[in-house]
Amino acid sequence: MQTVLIVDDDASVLVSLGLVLKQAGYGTRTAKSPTDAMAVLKKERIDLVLQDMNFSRQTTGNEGMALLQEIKTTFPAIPVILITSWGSISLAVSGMQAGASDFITKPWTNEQIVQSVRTALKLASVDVPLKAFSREELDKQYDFSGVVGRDPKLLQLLQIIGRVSATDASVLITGESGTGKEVIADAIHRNSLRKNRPLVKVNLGSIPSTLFESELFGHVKGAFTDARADRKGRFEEAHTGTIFLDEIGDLDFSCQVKLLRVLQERTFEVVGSNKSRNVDVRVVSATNKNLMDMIAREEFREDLYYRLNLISVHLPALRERREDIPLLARHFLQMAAKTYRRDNMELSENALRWLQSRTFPGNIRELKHTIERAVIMSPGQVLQADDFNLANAIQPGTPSKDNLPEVGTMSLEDIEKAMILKAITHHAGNISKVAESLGMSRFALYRRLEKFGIRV
Ligand SMILES: Nc1ncnc2c1ncn2[C@@H]1O[C@H](COP(=O)(O)OP(=O)(O)OP(=O)(O)O)[C@@H](O)[C@H]1O
Repeated sequence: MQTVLIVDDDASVLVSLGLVLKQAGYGTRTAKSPTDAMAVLKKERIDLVLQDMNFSRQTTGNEGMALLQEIKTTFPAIPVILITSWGSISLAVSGMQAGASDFITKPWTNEQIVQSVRTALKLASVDVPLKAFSREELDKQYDFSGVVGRDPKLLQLLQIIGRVSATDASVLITGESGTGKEVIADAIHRNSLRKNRPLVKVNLGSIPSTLFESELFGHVKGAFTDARADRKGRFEEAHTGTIFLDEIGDLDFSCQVKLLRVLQERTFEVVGSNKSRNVDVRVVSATNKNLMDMIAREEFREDLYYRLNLISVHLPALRERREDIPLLARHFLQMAAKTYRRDNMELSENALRWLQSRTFPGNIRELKHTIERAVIMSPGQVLQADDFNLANAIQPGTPSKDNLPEVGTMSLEDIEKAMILKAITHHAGNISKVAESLGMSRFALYRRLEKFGIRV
């Protein structure tokens, strides 16, 4: 049985917390002061400390901080959960910086206490040094289908994900756009105990702040002019499952505090009703912004940051894992070939070299689109570096208002060839249709095919 040491100078708190934890299956010890707490820790095997921040009459939290620091120095492996009052969030933040595993604000609910203790103990049990596992070994233990790659950085990240998925710890996923943050969020849910429950994805960047509460917490009919019927919020939809908060760095300050409340108290109010609802969700969030910088500029709340990232993982940019480009490229080629009904497509050596030499600012998403475009536009079965050059040069969104490639990047002949290739793919090699769509005779088309060395 795991044992929790509860430290508080209020005897009634010791009794009530002791009861809650006993009912949840934990052994408990109690201490009324930091001195008593250290004495117990030195004598007995304690698996977790749950401590208040204020003792005697002091309300500064200094005594609590000193105790936390002493525990972390003497027993670094023992997780510590702090109990703070709602108003002293900055204290909780300092505590997290000093190594606390989590913080609970007063007044707490029993579920909150038990969930926090359970998560911290589980995390402590998986906090063993990472080994260099191969992809095959990881696949035997976890379900990482849909996550292509075997770069050591990715494997290490998958190992962490595998271990923490089964806990209810909040996970913050960072990384540039297109590096696969959503793919990792899916993997966390799929490997968690909540896998058969809902996974609700919310793109916070696309929700105007005026609609934030109604979108996340729902509303009752008549709550505001457009509320013609009751509507469930995203948190309610995610109840007992996982909520994925994408683009968390795009949330404005006023919404951040509303989000903090629900994450902290695990309750929310539906807009237009005054009843609180309890919610049991695992929170996974993602951003391509640097939240630490945003905190320094006072654009992101530090207390929310610590709520979101009991665990944080950073996805490497594709240019930092070039070894994975061939694997990913073949994976996307297969997908595109299936979608566009192009059997037995392959990538030539020079195409792979070309792809590996790119910087891909748009990361894996850009690689995927690059392959897709080449499949659409190239008539041959084996994709060559040239096919990518052409496909890339006339991609939509090339920085030019008229959607034409930048001047100097393509000659008129290049464009002519690319357009012919595109039309051939579009009409599945039907020469009459190709000629017609390009506004030329079949004869004129054949002459150009010969000139450009295109075989149909
Ligand atoms: N490891 C991977 N294996 C296979 N496909 C991947 C992998 N990582 C990403 N992808 C694919 O790349 C595309 C972009 O991935 P995803 O949407 O997860 O990125 P993101 O980091 O969440 O992007 P954004 O920051 O723009 O939201 C998706 O089509 C996804 O399926």
